[in-house]
Amino acid sequence: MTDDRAAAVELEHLEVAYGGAVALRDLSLRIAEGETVALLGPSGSGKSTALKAIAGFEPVSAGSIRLAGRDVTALPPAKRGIGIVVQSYALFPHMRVGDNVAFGLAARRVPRRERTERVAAALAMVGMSDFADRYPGQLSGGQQQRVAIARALAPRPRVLLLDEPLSALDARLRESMLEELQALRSELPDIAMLYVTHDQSEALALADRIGIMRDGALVDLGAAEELYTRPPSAFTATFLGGANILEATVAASGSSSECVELLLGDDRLAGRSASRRAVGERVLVSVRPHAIALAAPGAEGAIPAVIESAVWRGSAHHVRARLSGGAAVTVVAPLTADRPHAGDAVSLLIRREDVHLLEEKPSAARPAAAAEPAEAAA
Ligand SMILES: Nc1ncnc2c1ncn2[C@@H]1O[C@H](COP(=O)(O)OP(=O)(O)OP(=O)(O)O)[C@@H](O)[C@H]1O
Repeated sequence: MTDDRAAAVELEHLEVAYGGAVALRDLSLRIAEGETVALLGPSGSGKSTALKAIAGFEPVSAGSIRLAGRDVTALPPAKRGIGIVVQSYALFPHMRVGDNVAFGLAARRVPRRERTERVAAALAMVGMSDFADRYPGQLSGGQQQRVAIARALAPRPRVLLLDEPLSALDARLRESMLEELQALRSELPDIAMLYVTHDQSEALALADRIGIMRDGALVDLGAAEELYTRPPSAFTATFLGGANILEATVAASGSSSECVELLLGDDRLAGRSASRRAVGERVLVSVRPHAIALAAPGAEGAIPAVIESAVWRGSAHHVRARLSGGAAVTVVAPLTADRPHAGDAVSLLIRREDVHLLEEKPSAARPAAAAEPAEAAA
C-alpha cells in the first residue's frame, strides 16, 4: 500500500540482540505522519523490543531508524523527539501531576509561561485539568495513565509510542480508555503512533494498519480491516479474531478466481480466494467461529458433524464439532431455544463469503484443526 503522507518513522532491517540471542530480526516498517500502526503478537514476539529500539532504550545490532527523515539510530532517547507511554505509568511519585507533565518541557528548556500553557493543554486533552495539584498516589490507575499520556504529549512529539498502555487497567476502564484514545487520535491528526499490544480488540479499534509479530519477526502487515477479513496466513487468522484453519482440496475453480469449490474429506464447501487456484490443489481455509451456523441434521448444502463439547459462555455457546472427515471446528453459536449438547448430530451451515482461502500453503506438519485464542470473537 502506498501512502502519500510524509514518513514519520522508517525502520530498515532493524535487528536487536540481547547477548547473543536475536529478539528482533529484520524489521522494516514505514509509518506515515498521522498514521497509527499497531504491533500485535503473543508474549515474547519482540513487540516491546521494537518499541524500545525506536525510542533509543535498546541499541540495535543492525539496521537503521529514521524519524521525519532524520537518521536517529545512534542518538540517545532524549534527542529523538518521541513521546512514550508504558504499561506501568512510570510517573514520579514525589511530583504533583502538573510537575510530572511539565518534566519533559523543563528538560527541553521550554520557557516557564509556555510550559504552563502546554501542561494545561495536555491535561485538558486527557480530561485531567482538575487534578494538576494531586500526587500520582492519589489517583486511580486510569487517571495515572491519562497523566502519563499527557506527559508524553506535552513536548509535542511527532511520534508517540505506546507499549500496552491499557493492560494494567480492569476490563471496564480499558474499554472507556480505548474510546478516549480514539478521541485523542482525532485531536492529534499529525502524530504518528506505534501501539504495541497483545490484545487484538485494541489493535482493531485504534490502528489504521496492524503488523503481526511472531518469534521476533514481522510476519504480516496490512490495513486493519483487510488483515481481519482476508488474513494471509493461519497464524494471523488465528491471532487476529480467532479462526478455524482447515485443509481442503480444490474441486472446481470458477472463471472468476474469487469462487472456489472445495472438498473437505467427502464434504463440499464453497469458498473465496484472492488468487486463482488449480483443481486438485491442497489449500488452507480460514473460517471464523461465529460464521458457522448450527442446523438440524440433514440440512441442505450443510456439512454433517457431531458435537464433541458445548460450553455456555453467557452471550453465546462455544461448541466444538467433529466433521466426518476427522477435522474439528469451533463454532460460536448465538443463544437459541435449542441448547447444543455433546453427542448431538448437527449440520454446519457455512456461507461462501465466510470461507477464505489463505495464501499460505498447507505444510505436512500442520494438523487439520481448529484454533481459537482465549478472547476470540465471542
Ligand atoms: N532485557 C532483556 N534481556 C534479555 N532478553 C530479553 C530482554 N528483554 C526481552 N528479552 C527477550 O526478547 C524476546 C522478545 O521480548 P519482548 O519483550 O520484545 O516481547 P513482547 O512481544 O513485547 O512480549 P510481551 O507481550 O510479553 O511484553 C523474548 O524472548 C524476551 O525473553
